[in-house]
Amino acid sequence: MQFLERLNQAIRANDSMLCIGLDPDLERFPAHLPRDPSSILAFNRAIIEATADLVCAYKPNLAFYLVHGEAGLRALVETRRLIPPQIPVILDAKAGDIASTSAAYAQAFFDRWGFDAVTVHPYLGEDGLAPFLRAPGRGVFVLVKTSNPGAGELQDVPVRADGSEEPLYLHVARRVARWNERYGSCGLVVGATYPAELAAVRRQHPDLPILVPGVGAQAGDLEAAVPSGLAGAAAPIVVNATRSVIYASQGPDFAAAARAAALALRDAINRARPTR
Ligand SMILES: O=c1ccn([C@@H]2O[C@H](COP(=O)(O)O)[C@@H](O)[C@H]2O)c(=O)[nH]1
Repeated sequence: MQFLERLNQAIRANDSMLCIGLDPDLERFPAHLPRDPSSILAFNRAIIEATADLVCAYKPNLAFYLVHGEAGLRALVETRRLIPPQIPVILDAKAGDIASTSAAYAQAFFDRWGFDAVTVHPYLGEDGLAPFLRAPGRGVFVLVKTSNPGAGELQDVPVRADGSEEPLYLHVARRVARWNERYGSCGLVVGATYPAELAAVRRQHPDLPILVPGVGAQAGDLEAAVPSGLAGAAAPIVVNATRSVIYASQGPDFAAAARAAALALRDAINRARPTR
């Protein structure tokens, strides 16, 4: 089954376009857990058990596991195994290299670790991403307009192509749509912090799923982002929130607090959807 089909099934099953990020930060862990990588799995397990009926995906960010070396990687792999099989897991790796190196990444992320989708950057072009793009049944979310304050430094630079001028992020999105015609596995990443740009991407590409990080801790405007990402869309958005959900409380009630935050966010996303 294609990744997009599985994502749509999870959205329907939980009536949710919410993705929870799993970025373990020991400094922000509940006070009763040891500040040690051995706590990561217990923390993630509690968050997953408290929220699995509220999400359409989870998104662990590779950096937060790599920082703990072998223990961190073990926690990442075991976390992936904990997640119910009907919920897609997107590994946020922002990968992309020459083809032979990308092939090794794709083998590790998809075949060895069993992630359903990955984030990549487009800088090396199609041949650098092909090992991810052609992996059967997997999804590939390509960075288009990122959520950070400096996103525009490169992504808004005007480029001339095919006789007209447009910002680089729209040009990248157009390229991704072309790759999708070939491979059928593509999605886009556009930050909730840029709702106008999200609307522009969506107008051009109604058929591509869009991963939308930046609500919560980064203060992206959910009420603006959701309609921007869904107006006229035939494919979903996946709204990611990490710190605002998983660190909603540092007390022993952290999992219940994460559930309450996730429920409120799922419902807020649903209220902002232009059509149901
Ligand atoms: O443009 C992007 C791409 C990826 N991210 C990642 O998403 C989460 C966001 O965490 P919050 O705590 O909800 O801010 C994190 O893993 C980022 O690396 C992004 O924020 N923006």
